[in-house]
Amino acid sequence: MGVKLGILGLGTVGTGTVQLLQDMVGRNPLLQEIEIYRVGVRSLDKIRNVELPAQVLTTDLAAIVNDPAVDIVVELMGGLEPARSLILKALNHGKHVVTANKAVIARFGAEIFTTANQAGVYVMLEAAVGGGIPVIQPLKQSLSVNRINTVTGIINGTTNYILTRMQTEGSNFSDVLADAQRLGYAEADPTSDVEGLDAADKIAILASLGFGGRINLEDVYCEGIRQVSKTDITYAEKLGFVIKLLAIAKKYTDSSDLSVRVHPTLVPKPHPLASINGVYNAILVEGEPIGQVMFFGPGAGAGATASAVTSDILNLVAVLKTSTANPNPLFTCAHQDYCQIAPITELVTRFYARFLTKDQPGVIGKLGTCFGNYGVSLESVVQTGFQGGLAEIVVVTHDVREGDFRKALAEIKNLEDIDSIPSLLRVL
Ligand SMILES: NC(=O)c1ccc[n+]([C@@H]2O[C@H](COP(=O)([O-])OP(=O)(O)OC[C@H]3O[C@@H](n4cnc5c(N)ncnc54)[C@H](OP(=O)(O)O)[C@@H]3O)[C@@H](O)[C@H]2O)c1
Ligand SMILES: N[C@@H](CCO)C(=O)O
Ligand code: NA
Repeated sequence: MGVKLGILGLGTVGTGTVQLLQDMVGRNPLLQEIEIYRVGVRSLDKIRNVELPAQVLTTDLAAIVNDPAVDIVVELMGGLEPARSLILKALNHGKHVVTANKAVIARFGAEIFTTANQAGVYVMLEAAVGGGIPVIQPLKQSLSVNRINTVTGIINGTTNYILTRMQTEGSNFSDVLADAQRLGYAEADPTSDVEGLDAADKIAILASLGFGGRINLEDVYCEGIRQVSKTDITYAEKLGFVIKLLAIAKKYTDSSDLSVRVHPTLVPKPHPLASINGVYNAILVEGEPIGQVMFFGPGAGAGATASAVTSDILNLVAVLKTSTANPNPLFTCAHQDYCQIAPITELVTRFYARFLTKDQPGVIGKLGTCFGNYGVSLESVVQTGFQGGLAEIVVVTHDVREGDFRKALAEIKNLEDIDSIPSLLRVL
């Protein structure tokens, strides 16, 4: 008897997954055990890029997760509801679940994994982070004997694609976003990509796996890329950096607290993450004793994501074929305690800031004095441009506590000579 799949969603990822499953030659022979039994969609009238028997497609998704014949539910619909309820129903009916839905896992992971553990089934989510890049299973298995110190990632394909084209072609933000949507990289609502929320969901998942505890999504500091301008990209370039949306989870050396954050960051050009361009993602994991290991590959798109989804399905087929009495602890997620996440004001980092000031003598000195009052030391100060009669001054600081830097900025904002501070970015 074959293993019966109930797939929820036949959009970019669902279509890619069905295409992969319908084209088995040269792939793992275990795939031949799989039957696409039901596929749930919103509309039966839409033209699809795959052919499926008429009785397979349905708009009754609840019937799929309740159907005793379905062995594995593959949730590829996205969004919070009804995805969350359908996943929970599937688990409660004793079905394994594969999902690409980082939004649901980052918010309802505790509820979902507890339900799965109680039901004695697995929830697999390789596609949820880094698209096609194997990173979930390596963190759960191959690297799990390490003490992880830091996970630093470019984990949103859409924003990396946008920033890369803004940098290399000087393209306009909204044109490039439209291309990312057309290519199937962006979320149904691309705000979650652009505002950094998708990356925040993903780093919460990676931090949970890397540091062995639950993560409260509200504790993850998050800034998106809307504030990144062509001007900043040009200044960063001159100073030897590229701007990337980084997601970082790092253990403080002197406490058990974590820093978990997403923000545009100036990355030094020689750093391995600086050369990750377009829709590619990379996740740099640092641990003891392994040192540094980096995972690189396509972070979004139909085929790449289908590869991750189908590898999860294949793992479950193997489980179903070898039925064990006790669950495999390397497949489950049983964290009970929450990780303690430090507030962003405690972060120690370098900053890039761009000021528009009156073009008067002594402005740079006044800036330096304010920074000095709060122990902020400057690595470089550049004054090259003018904008609308205002002088443009760019500073890069040495490492500073974010709280102290913000106090200095509050004082600087009150200086008569300062018109505005259009950009404030962290430097890796
Ligand atoms: N796109 C990527 O590159 C990528 C990569 C990694 C992970 N993901 C994740 O994969 C999931 C799917 O993404 P996608 O890009 O494939 O989305 P998509 O193209 O928007 O497809 C969503 C599919 O789900 C169906 N659907 C949505 N809500 C439904 C509802 N309430 N009832 C019935 N059917 C419903 C839609 O049906 P209709 O076709 O009838 O409208 C559609 O087939 C998301 O969680 C996303 O975050 C995407
Ligand atoms: N919208 C997501 C899809 C992959 O998770 C991205 O651009 O990375
Ligand atoms: Na992945």
